Amino acid sequence: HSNRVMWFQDFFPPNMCPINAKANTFYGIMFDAGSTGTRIHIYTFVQKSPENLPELEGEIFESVKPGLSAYADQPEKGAETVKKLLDMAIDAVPPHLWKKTPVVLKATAGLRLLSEEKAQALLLEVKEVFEESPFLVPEDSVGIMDGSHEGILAWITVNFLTGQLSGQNQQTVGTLDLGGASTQITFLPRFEETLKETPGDFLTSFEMFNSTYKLYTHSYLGFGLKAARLATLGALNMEVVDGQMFRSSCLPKQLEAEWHFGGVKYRYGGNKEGETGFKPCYLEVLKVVKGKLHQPDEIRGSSFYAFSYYYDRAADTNLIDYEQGGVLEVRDFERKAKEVCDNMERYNSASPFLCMDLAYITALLKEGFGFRDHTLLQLTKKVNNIETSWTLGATFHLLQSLGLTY
Ligand SMILES: O=c1ccn([C@@H]2O[C@H](COP(=O)(O)OP(=O)(O)O)[C@@H](O)[C@H]2O)c(=O)[nH]1
Ligand SMILES: [Ca+2]
Repeated sequence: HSNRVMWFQDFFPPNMCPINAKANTFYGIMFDAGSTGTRIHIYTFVQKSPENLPELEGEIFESVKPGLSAYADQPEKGAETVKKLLDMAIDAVPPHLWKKTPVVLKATAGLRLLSEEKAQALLLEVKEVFEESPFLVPEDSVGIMDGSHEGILAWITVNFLTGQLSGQNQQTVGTLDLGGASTQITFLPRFEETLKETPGDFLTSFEMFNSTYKLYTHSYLGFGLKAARLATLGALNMEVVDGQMFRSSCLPKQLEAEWHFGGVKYRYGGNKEGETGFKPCYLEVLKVVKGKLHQPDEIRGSSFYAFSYYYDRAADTNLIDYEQGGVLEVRDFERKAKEVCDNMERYNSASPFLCMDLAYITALLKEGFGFRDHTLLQLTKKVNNIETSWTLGATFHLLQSLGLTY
């Protein structure tokens, strides 16, 4: 597509040639249908010369809440939220490129937890919205993503954005994603020992940018932050009787409230008479993770990139700056959990779940994955102004499969 020689090219430096710039720009649209929200990522790429790999030039990002799974019984209404976001792409992508711009939606844990029938009804409505749009709709343009891909594609994104996938001296970093309903851990094992002691279904080979990576990755369904709240309350995967009350020592004593998740209404509250605070709370969240996750020895000493709810809760409690992110040790989450859980009255204005969330994050990192107190976590929302999300990795994969790049 870029072999055409234009007579005026000799008069302009390549990056200033206006027609050239246009001819070499292309777009990709990726929807993230998460359990707590739906997001659109519109990526712009520029291919400066046929020999070079295209460069990522920018991203337009928008999100809506709640996620598709909240529309389990109104699939048309769910698809409507996707249509609203897709209208942004109509404005962002120049009309002559609409037909060449692929649009894809991948759903994660929220839809994995719905019945097959309800999930398919939602995806069908979304597919119709896509078909009615002017964009390129590839085969399998809407679907539920495999959990192992979720981890790998986020790993690709972070390591691409931090420059670890190009050139020599690659020092890749592991990634931790904590969603609403599931959580992922992904890294490139460096020791033969790790490959030997890891269950086969935790290892996936993946080809990207002309390299093959054998990654350790796993998605734990039901271990996202919001699913963990239900598990801690003892309400996960339960037939909830109307009006049934779930209590926890991780909640403010006097609290009584309602909560909607995955289309179900839950009532929850604090231990009115009994104990509250970090100690009893930590025992509760420990039950949710203890012995349920694989603990690779290799990760104990290495540092990881962490995002999504790790980032949000760290920012909520001023462990990091909301815009800048920052570096933390695992024990910083524990220190903050103690502070919040033992002073719940003081943190009343924030979410009533703040203590439970911080205690769960601490337990997940230490007792779940087996990280050390001193393990470093790099908390990031954006790298070079691009969201750290699996969606960029998924877009590279999409463009590659369509033969649009690499
Ligand atoms: O582009 C995104 C997508 C998600 N999130 C975060 O991801 C978490 C929610 O996870 P999600 O709804 O994706 O749940 P999942 O389906 O992954 O379990 C929240 O902390 C969001 O702020 C984010 O920061 N940016
Ligand atoms: Ca997610």
